[in-house]
Formats: sequence, C-alpha cells, structure tokens
Amino acid sequence: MRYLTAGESHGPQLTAIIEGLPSQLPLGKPDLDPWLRRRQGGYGRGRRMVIETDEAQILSGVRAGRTTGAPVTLVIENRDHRNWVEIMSPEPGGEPRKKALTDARPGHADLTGGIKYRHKDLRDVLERASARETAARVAVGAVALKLLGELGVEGANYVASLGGIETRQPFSWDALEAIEASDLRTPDEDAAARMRERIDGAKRDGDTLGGILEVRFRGLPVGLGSHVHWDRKLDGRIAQACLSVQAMKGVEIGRAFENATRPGSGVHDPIYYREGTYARDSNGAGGLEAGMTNGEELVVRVAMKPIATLMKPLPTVNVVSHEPSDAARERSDTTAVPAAGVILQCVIGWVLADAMLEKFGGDTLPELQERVTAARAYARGY
Ligand SMILES: Cc1cc2nc3c(=O)[nH]c(=O)nc-3n(C[C@H](O)[C@H](O)[C@H](O)COP(=O)(O)O)c2cc1C
Ligand SMILES: C=C(O[C@@H]1CC(C(=O)O)=C[C@@H](OP(=O)(O)O)[C@H]1O)C(=O)O
Repeated sequence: MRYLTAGESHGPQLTAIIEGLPSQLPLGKPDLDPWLRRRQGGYGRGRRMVIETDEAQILSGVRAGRTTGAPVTLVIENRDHRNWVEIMSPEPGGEPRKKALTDARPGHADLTGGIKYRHKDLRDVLERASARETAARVAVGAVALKLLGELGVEGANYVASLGGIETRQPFSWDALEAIEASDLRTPDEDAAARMRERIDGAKRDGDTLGGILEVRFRGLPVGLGSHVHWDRKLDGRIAQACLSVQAMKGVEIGRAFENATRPGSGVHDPIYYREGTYARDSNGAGGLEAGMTNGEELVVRVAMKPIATLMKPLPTVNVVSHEPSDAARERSDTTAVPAAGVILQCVIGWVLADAMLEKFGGDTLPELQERVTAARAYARGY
C-alpha cells in the first residue's frame, strides 16, 4: 500500500490518495471522522481548532460502504481558508505577498526551507511544514486502523508525560474509556490536573510544552516485518513513521532508554511453552525482536518537542534586512501533546496494516482474514 498527501495549512483543503487497499473493507465517514475529532482535541490547543471542524469526504474507491480495490481519495476542508483566500491565491500578483513572513522562527522549517527552496516569504515554507497536514495522515491512518480492526488488531494511545509531569498509572486496556474522556488523554486525573496547571502557566509566560506519547497495539500476528534486510525491519519502519510527524524527536520501542541502563537478565523476555503454545511473562522487547512482531503487545514511545512558536519570541534575524528581530508570532498551540498521540497511533497503524498486506497479500479482505487466521494457528502450534 502507499499514500500521498497534498495541501497547505491555509489552502482550500487537504487531499490524500491511498492505493493498494484490499476490496470488501467496510468503510465510511463514521470510521474516519471520530479520529479527526480526536486529533483536534486536547487541552492547550490554539484558536485554529475552534475554527476547524474536520470531517473527511470519501471521493473514490468506496461504493455502498465497501472498498472496491480502486484508489481511495480523501478530502478534508480547511474552514480557515476563507480568511486566507487572497494570501493563499495561486494567481500571480502583489496581493499574496501582503503578509510576507520574514522573521524566521527558530525550531521551524522557515530559515532552512527558505534557503533550500529560495523563498523570501517564509509562508511559502511554513504552509506545508505545518502540522495541519497531520489531519490528512490521520484520515489515512483511520483507514489502516479499520483494516487492522477487521484482522483482530486493536490500538491505543495515551499521554505518558507532558511538560515533565508523568502519568503514574501503568497503561491498562481497561483504562481506554478514561483516556478518551480526558482532555489530556491520560487516565491519571491527578496528573491531568497538574498538566492543566502547567499548560496554563506556560501560556501565561508566552511559552510552550512538549511531552512523551505511548502507543500500543495488541493482537498482532507473529512475523510482521523481517530480520533479513534493513529496510524491512519493522522497528526501523515504525521509527521512520513516528519521526516523520511534525515535532517528534525521539522514538523508543518498549522502555528502550531505561533498558539501556539494566543488565540483560532484567530486560530480555524468557520463553516458555505452556498449554500447547509459546508464552512470555514479560515484554521488555516491546513486541519486536529483530525487526519482527513477536506476538506480544507492541509498545512505542515517542518524544515530542515543545511547540516552536513562542508568544514570548526568541531572537532571530529578518531574512530580507538581515537585522536582528523577534521570531514571527502566529496564533499557535501552547501544547499539542494529546493530539500527537492520536496522530502517532494512526501513522503506526499505517505501517502495521502495510506490513500485514506484505506478509499475507490478498486482493480482498476475506482472503486476508483467512490467511491471518491460518498464520495465527500455525504460530500457536509451531
Ligand atoms: C498536532 C500538532 C500541532 C502543532 N501545532 C503547532 C503550532 O500551533 N505552532 C507551532 O509552532 N508548531 C506546531 N507544531 C509543530 C510544528 O509543526 C513543527 O515543530 C515544525 O513544523 C518543525 O518541524 P520539526 O519539529 O519536525 O522539526 C505542531 C505539531 C503537531 C504534531
Ligand atoms: C491547523 C492545525 O495545527 C496547526 C499547526 C501549526 C504548525 O505550525 O504546525 C500551527 C497552527 O496553525 P495556525 O497558524 O493556522 O493556527 C496550528 O493550529 C491542525 O492541527 O489542524
């Protein structure tokens, strides 16, 4: 499977095309829109999220609620575009340059993108660098999650820490409802209260916050990915997908950084054979060994940097005058850590769905389901 996204933050719409989906997958707006809504949520987001009410239109590849096997086109409107029509106009003319952005923001694509693509209006860079693009990736990921669901695979995401405040409760699948109900996507209400206070404080100070997200998947069959070649290793593919999300700067499988401080006896997971099948009592590996799923829960943790646009701006340089100046300030999020968990579940879901199709093939969902069922039975009895 593959997909492309197109669209600017303040252009008319975001577009995604997915190619390679099997036919007969039940698919409709109710599978996509809740994910788009989740991505928009979270305490600490800025005013843009009040303007947008994201929903996906399905423009091809689906008839009567099922995929046909043809490319699927998804479109998400940018409601804010109506306020940017002149500025975003593709027509030549002076008007679009009216609000040229020339004070490069540290931590953004502005300066490097300006040099690389030879733009002096840094809006030509920021419009595509913006994390608005993640709405398209969430719509695509929601399709992947739907496919995984049909194959018995379930995912979850939560905020493991925000601004240095940790969720203390260990993750549990029983806590999913509490995570969904929380504007900080944590089941730990005490931590959430302290996170809210910290976000309010950062906002007052013109500052921003980052955090750590944890994404889990259970029900994965043994052997997605492969140990035989670097670009087929699933851990590498997952890390690439995570780091490709705006502001994500670190990835670990399981508790990799903590494991690095321990002896091997306290990290690796002994293998047992019980009741006619293989079993482990621990999951230090986070569900992946040698680039392959091992049948245990997949655990991925990702570090998000603090938002780069500060209302108390950092020193920078004007790229036209070369004079010192303050970094450009645009309406901005104080933190987007809760939204990031949703995005990460979607992009990891894509990698997993793609790996499923790679291993099991199948032009249709029923073929895929039969093969996954057979592979599970084989692994149990191996
Ligand atoms: C959901 C989400 C929302 C974001 N919102 C903002 C924002 O409001 N302001 C901002 O400066 N950066 C925001 N970012 C981060 C920037 O897009 C990102 O830091 C920037 O494009 C530079 O890329 P890099 O951090 O991946 O190097 C957001 C990121 C995500 C994932
Ligand atoms: C629009 C979204 O996030 C945007 C991501 C973003 C950035 O620089 O990445 C900057 C802000 O955009 P604006 O300047 O229009 O307020 C965020 O709101 C979104 O998540 O849908």
